[in-house]
Amino acid sequence: MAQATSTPVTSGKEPQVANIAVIDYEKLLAKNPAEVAKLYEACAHWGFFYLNLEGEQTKEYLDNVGALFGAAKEYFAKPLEEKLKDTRKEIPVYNICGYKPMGSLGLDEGNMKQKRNGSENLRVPLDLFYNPDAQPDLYFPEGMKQHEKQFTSFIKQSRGMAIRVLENLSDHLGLQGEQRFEAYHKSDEISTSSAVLQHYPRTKLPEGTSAGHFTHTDTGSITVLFNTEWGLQVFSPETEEWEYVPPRDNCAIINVGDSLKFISNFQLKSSLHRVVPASSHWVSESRYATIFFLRASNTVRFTDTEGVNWTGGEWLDAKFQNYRRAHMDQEKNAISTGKLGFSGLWDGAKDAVAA
Ligand SMILES: O=C(O)CCC(=O)C(=O)O
Ligand SMILES: [Fe+2]
Repeated sequence: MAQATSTPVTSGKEPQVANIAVIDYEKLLAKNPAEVAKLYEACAHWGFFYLNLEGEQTKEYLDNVGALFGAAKEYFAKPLEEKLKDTRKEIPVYNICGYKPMGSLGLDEGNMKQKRNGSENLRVPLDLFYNPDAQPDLYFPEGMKQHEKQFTSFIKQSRGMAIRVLENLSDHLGLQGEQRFEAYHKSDEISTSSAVLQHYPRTKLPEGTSAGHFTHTDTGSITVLFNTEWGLQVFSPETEEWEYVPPRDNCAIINVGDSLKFISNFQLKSSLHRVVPASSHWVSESRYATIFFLRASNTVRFTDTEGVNWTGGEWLDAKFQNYRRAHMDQEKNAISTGKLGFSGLWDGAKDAVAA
């Protein structure tokens, strides 16, 4: 492994922070009309918001998220050979199951020109708990076995939270029966929903790798995200500039993904985002993210930005395959970023001046 090629960029000027809403989860549970309207506005405009989880009901959940950050720290500190035992590249469930290395071993392009992705991650699919018999290939990663209970509880509770968000959006739009958003995400239907622990080293990356995460819109419907440091940027629908979404105490960062954008006939936004090492607020050697992706059932059908019709399962495959293509080839379609001809690469030198 080569030594660090990237160092964090610091400057005296405060970086731009995205002006996204803070939505109160207890008020959503109570179906407070003003809060539900605020939720809809946030999803229709930014596709990103903070979900405030302060309160007795969610205390245990937040403690469990904290425990998973501890588990991530332990797991990713293991030698690469050890972690690779949790990788089964040869089977299709590789996309949602097990360990994914970074750099050239990890397949994905990065957030800079001709660089590979700078995060390693560990994935656990929801169907391991909801539909295990239908997919015998799924497995819980051996190296994370001692934290299986925490994972299970994170997946089940995050799913519940994401479904509550969908229910409130459906109510706001007056959707009925099978048209309601939650009907596209039934727990007994197979999907690629999964939990992911991400690790982003700031330095000492493999050669040809850029720190952070490539520019993308999320594949699924609702993402429930927690992270430990600044680095996440969203492409502002107001200014068309990259703005930071910093972590916020006791809050999840929630964003709308592609399948919900498509299912909602483009009323809801799947915002473009990436992770970059530019902010002086990313200070530790390692940044972590604990994430749950709620994705539409594999058989659900929808039409993308370019008018192509997909099933939920096909869309994930197309998207993940596209991330592996050279940036100039990714720009030939709108699959990765939702924008034809735009891969939203980070230009470290330019952004250092602007930050
Ligand atoms: O690490 C983060 O803050 C965001 C990660 C992300 O966007 C993803 O894994 O889809
Ligand atoms: Fe994402």
